[in-house]
Amino acid sequence: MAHFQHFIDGTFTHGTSGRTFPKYRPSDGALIGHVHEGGRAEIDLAVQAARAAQKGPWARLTVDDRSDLMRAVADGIVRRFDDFVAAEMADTGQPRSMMEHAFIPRGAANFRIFADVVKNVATESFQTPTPDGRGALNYAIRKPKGVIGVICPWNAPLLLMTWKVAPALACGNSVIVKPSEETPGTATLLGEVMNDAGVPAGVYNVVHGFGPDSAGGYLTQHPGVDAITFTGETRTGTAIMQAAAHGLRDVSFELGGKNSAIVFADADLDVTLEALGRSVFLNCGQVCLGTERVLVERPLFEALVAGLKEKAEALRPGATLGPLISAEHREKVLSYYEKAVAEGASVVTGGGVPTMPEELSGGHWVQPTIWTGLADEASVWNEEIFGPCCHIRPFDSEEEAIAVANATDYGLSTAIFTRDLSRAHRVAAEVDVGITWVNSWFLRDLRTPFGGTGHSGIGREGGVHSLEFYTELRNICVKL
Ligand SMILES: NC(=O)c1ccc[n+]([C@@H]2O[C@H](COP(=O)([O-])OP(=O)(O)OC[C@H]3O[C@@H](n4cnc5c(N)ncnc54)[C@H](O)[C@@H]3O)[C@@H](O)[C@H]2O)c1
Ligand SMILES: N/C(=C\C=C\C=O)C(=O)O
Repeated sequence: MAHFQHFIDGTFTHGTSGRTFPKYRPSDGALIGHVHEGGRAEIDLAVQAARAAQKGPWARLTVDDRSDLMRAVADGIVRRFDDFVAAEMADTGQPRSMMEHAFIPRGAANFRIFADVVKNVATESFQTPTPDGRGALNYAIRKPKGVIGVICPWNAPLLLMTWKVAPALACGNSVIVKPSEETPGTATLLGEVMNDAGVPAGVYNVVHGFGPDSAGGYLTQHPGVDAITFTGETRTGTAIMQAAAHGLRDVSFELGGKNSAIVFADADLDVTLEALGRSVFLNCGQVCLGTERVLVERPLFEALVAGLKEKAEALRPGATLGPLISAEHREKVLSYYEKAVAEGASVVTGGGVPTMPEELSGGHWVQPTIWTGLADEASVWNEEIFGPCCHIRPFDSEEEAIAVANATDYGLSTAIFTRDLSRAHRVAAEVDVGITWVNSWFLRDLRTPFGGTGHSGIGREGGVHSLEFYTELRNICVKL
């Protein structure tokens, strides 16, 4: 039975709350561990350690030193690759292949990219004319913000947490991570890697717990926290933004999405189906960038429905399709499966719970599901479900497709499939999202701006954009 401890000031600790909460394995519902719940006392201790680190050896390191340390952390993740795979599989129940080829390698990649970025991004300077003719020199420098609160979701725990921690540390900040209560494993394990890599105590801290009246809530309200970066549900973002307003602390938000794919009749069907097979069903549909709305130009509609049905029915729950994260989340997804039928959907495939072998019958399994025939007002077409499902809707013009794709408060990502690249560029510029893929999906260059518009987020992460959030840019003017 695992015991997930906090990691504060370089040491593992049960904390003082005396409370723990259970960790169940999503694939079979088995109790696999207890997680120590942190409260105000643990957050106070972590903030104390993080602030002290800002005045200790960490603050005296050069950018090159920090860059080298980020690489050492990346190497540490690779060295313990199997431990991270095992920890994340236990937490999420997702197939080993996805962990090994996608989610865990990104943990190391996230540290490596910011080891490079932090050394290679210049700041600006200006030669300023002055009335006396001798001029002045203006130049900018970057300084770390200080202590960053990092609050993460359960769907890609290591990837999403290190996507924030790596730039934060590369820029010289200290962090206090509050992992999701559903997935304590890899954030805790990273503490061991930080110690082994030589990251000074107090720079990386982990406090487990929940949101309101628990570690998460206290972290967002603590006056010793200089900024908060959060990935999670839009409504949680609203609550965190209100907490951050006290003390006027900066926020970076990666929130929910209701992403469309737009498939034109001239699209390469094989390319499209390969991408949609992942964007709808990867991680059991628990990917913020995933597709739950498929718009298809009418001549291709029947072929695409048939092709995606084949992709869905080729998935094997327990082998190539993992479970949902929790019983509660499965109830939410199944409620939408019922709503879809109540609102008049035709169920192309799925719509319920798969029959699982006895040993997995306690897991949070649902069938990959495809609907057609719903009106645009249907809840399934407008609300984020975060499961392995999509509704497919025909369209007859480019203008209609753009209007329907934009008819949502979210604005995270879209995927456009067409052989006509002039049209691809034109439509991409019109769909109001932060991230657009053309004839692809989830193809990532970590230097690019990542983030959503509207209810999908505030700010951008990736490359120099992360530096904008994790540093304070200061201008210095020198009279010559
Ligand atoms: N835009 C992105 O890049 C992105 C990436 C992954 C997931 N997501 C979104 O995340 C959601 C799924 O993740 P989730 O269910 O863990 O989200 P969630 O909002 O329920 O929880 C996220 C984290 O916030 C904490 N939390 C909850 N309430 C809080 C509060 N009031 N104060 C402080 N902390 C609080 C939780 O304990 C958890 O650690 C989906 O909506 C998905 O779209 C977005
Ligand atoms: N933030 C990223 C992925 C988000 C996945 C959402 O579930 C990334 O690829 O950097």
